Amino acid sequence: MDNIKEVAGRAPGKLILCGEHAVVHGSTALAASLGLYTQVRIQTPTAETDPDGHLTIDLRDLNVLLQWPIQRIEAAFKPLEEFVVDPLCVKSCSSDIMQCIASLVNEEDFPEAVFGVSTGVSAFLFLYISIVGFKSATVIVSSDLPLGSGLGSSAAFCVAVSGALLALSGALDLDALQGSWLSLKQNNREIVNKWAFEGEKIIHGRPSGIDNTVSAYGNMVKFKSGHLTHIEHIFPIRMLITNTKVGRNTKALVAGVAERASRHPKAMSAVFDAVNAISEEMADIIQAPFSDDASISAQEGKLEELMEMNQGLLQCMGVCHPAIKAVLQTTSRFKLYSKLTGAGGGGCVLTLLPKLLSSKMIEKVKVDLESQGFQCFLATIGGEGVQVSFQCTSA
Ligand SMILES: Nc1ncnc2c1ncn2[C@@H]1O[C@H](COP(=O)(O)OP(=O)(O)OP(=O)(O)O)[C@@H](O)[C@H]1O
Ligand SMILES: C[C@@](O)(CCO)CC(=O)[O-]
Ligand SMILES: [Mg+2]
Repeated sequence: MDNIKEVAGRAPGKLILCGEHAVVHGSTALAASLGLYTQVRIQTPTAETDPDGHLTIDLRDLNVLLQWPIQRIEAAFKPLEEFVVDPLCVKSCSSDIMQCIASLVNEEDFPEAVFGVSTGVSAFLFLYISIVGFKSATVIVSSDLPLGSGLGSSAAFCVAVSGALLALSGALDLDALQGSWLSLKQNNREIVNKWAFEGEKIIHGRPSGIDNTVSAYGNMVKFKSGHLTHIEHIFPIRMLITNTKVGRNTKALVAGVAERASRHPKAMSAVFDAVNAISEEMADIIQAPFSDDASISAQEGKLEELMEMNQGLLQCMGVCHPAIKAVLQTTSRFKLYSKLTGAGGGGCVLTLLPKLLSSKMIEKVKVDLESQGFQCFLATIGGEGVQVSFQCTSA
């Protein structure tokens, strides 16, 4: 019989092409996975390597290393009369469970610069204890994504953690091939996605579910009120991503939009309806057949206009930032169209790069943006969703 020595999960970040924030209020949004991944490796110790039993989490991107004796975790959960560990029974983090988790997280002294990390650690502990229980492990997390920048780092984290934990628990139906990345069957993606959503709730407060869904399933999705439609993405889309490097927090921005909606319910509902129409039209354009460069240019022209309209409505929601405006102004000087992506308030901006735009011109735009202190990159759109891998030892 083989013993699992190391399990890994990886999940991509995402771009929201249209509909962020409005999607939380029931509008359609459109998102695509990004070729940038968060990886989670889980190593299970033996009685010799960790005789007393510990849970260690090493968050490489944040330079944060945390460790709890398993007995301490069990003691923290003792006040709960009934805590069920069951990978197949997805549950929400109740306020009682959150209190137990907070007693563990509050013991840690996070550096001020990584304050937002406590919600990520809480989400991790909730998923870990719910899926595998009070067992020892060392968990190493690293990501290609900039954290807290609108590219879905929280969702990629929750999806990769859920995928790796479910694989470790034996709950996934896998044809295990050691060492290689395995794609998941549809029913397995579904359970990974459900757990990841529960983690996202801890980080985002009130997530729509679009970020974890596109990270779990990959490719391009249309999303409305919790329902996913896969988009046949044949239309060639190139996006320049510009990171303003202005830090922000999705939970606070989502809460801010909800407050504005409760102050101005009629006006904001009209804004959300307009976003819905823009997302639906964008999805139709992306799926429409095209024949030659002229028809591609015509479709790109429509996408640009819709991006501009969506950006205007995001401004109405109050999630813009002077750094985002600086990127918009710069790219419009090159006759290019941009919009913020993700929660806004800083973070990343997308710029559509028309098919016929020369690489020389793209370089010029990048140089201009980078001279203002922004960071630009091109990334592939619409790749694989969550994957897992195993390393085993023979007992
Ligand atoms: N690699 C990681 N290591 C540790 N924590 C992470 C990691 N990735 C994400 N997180 C958690 O997610 C939080 C950032 O999530 P947040 O939702 O604010 O931004 P985002 O997901 O990058 O952007 P958006 O939600 O707009 O797409 C971090 O503060 C941390 O708690
Ligand atoms: C701002 C938001 O719409 C997208 C963040 O990537 C929040 C969500 O949908 O959960
Ligand atoms: Mg997020």
